[in-house]
Amino acid sequence: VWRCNDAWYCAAFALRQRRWRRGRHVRLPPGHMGIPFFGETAALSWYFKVARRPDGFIEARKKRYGEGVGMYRSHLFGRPTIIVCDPAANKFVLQSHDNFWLRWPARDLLGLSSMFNVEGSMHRRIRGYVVATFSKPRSRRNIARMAQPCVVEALRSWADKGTIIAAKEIRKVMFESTLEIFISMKASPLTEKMDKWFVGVLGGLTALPLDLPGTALNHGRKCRRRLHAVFEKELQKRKNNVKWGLAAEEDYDDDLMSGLMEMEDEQGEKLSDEEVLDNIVSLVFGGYESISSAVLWAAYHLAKSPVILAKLRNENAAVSEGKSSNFLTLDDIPKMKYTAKVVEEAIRLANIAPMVHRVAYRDVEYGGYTIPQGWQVVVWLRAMHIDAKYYQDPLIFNPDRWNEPPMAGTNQLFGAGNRTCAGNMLARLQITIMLHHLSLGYEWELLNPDAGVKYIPQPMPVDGAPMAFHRLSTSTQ
Ligand code: HEM
Repeated sequence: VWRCNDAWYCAAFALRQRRWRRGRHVRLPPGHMGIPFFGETAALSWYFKVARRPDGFIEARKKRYGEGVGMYRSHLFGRPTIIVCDPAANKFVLQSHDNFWLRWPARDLLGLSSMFNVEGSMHRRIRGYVVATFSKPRSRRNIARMAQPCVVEALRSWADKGTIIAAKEIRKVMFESTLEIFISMKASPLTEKMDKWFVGVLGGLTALPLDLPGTALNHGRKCRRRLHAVFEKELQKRKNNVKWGLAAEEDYDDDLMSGLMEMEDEQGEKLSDEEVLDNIVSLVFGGYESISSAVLWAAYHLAKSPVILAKLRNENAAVSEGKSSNFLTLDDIPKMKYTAKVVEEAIRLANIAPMVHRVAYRDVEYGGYTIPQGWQVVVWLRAMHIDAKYYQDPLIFNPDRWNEPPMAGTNQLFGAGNRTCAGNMLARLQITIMLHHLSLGYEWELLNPDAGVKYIPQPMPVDGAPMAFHRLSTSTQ
């Protein structure tokens, strides 16, 4: 069955090409299609979940078929797939916007008019609104102002507890501060439910395409509808307030939902309600998991690297010197050069965005192989960021490596091309804020520094990184 399945795909490809290309020699990249329907998904899961060596999946292919141009055929998540895992090939796919489109397996989970789901001029239009909203100095100032009270309060409560499960606490505070920034929503039992619903959506996105009662996809769709209802209620409340000239219950003027609702393009056009909602849901979704993971890994590596932590503390203390409050302002950020390197290094070493997906819109040739139309393309970003060819001693946490820019094309932490992370500025800002308050006011110690790492849905220590957490004796927090 295993051999026949691969042969079947190769024969179907060859027949189709012969008809269209009149004898021109074209071929699929090396690799194997695995067993029918399930393909090699089980092998991939095994490397991620059991062996806990995610790049082992790629290494096995390199060993078996050679490095070549860094492309392999496979069958993953229910679809024929080309895996791309070389800086140049990755860049080729991510920058060939006309050839490769983004297709999430269950598009409705993120919202059909979400930036993640639209292409071409529609994508440019919506991305324009989102990026403009994020980059307005007023928005950035407000993000810094709105995120900090939440963070400061959470850190105090951790110190009161004395011991924390870092993954759980960091995720909670990053979710709360993200909701605060996006829709001025304060922590409540509802926000706890929303966190669970986002987890359900994530489960649906990575599940097999089976929508039956009890499946992850079915559950994900239910969670998506519940989230949509919460955000829709909030949006309607704001619209009614404007319509009837009512004073708002909360001061939400400066949050990102208002920014998106008000933003106009050059023709004076605004986003529709559905576009605002789909994008808010997917931005919160895209944002908080990744930021939580980056903060967790920064705290983890800093706990193991006292010299780096001391340098970070010195810089952050210098920034706060002479100020009446420890709150960061936007003007402080450019001065925090070492902190910026710590942020970058934490994101690199944790490999927060391990891979991204595309679909070939037409047959595309690269390096003597054809990526067939309609096939899924998995761009494997993670291996490059921990490859000794591009990053010296790649598994060492060393913020100083960012004193020099990495080799051209080998930094794809936030992707490449027209879909480069739209929230990278927001991510860096939120992580910087967290590190500022952590390093200035607290000390922490890993209680199980040798715990293994799990990689799904985000890389994190298996035990969630329990830590002893205390206020510094010099703290003014
Ligand atoms: C450390 C944190 C983060 C990392 C490593 C990261 C990484 C990435 C990567 C690799 C992509 C490219 C996806 C692709 O090419 O298909 C991406 C896209 C995106 N990210 Fe992030 N991201 C982070 C945080 C955030 C945050 C905080 C937000 C927003 C709140 C965000 C919003 C987005 C959006 C909207 C896109 C899609 C852009 C488009 O399609 O035009 N990300 N991110």
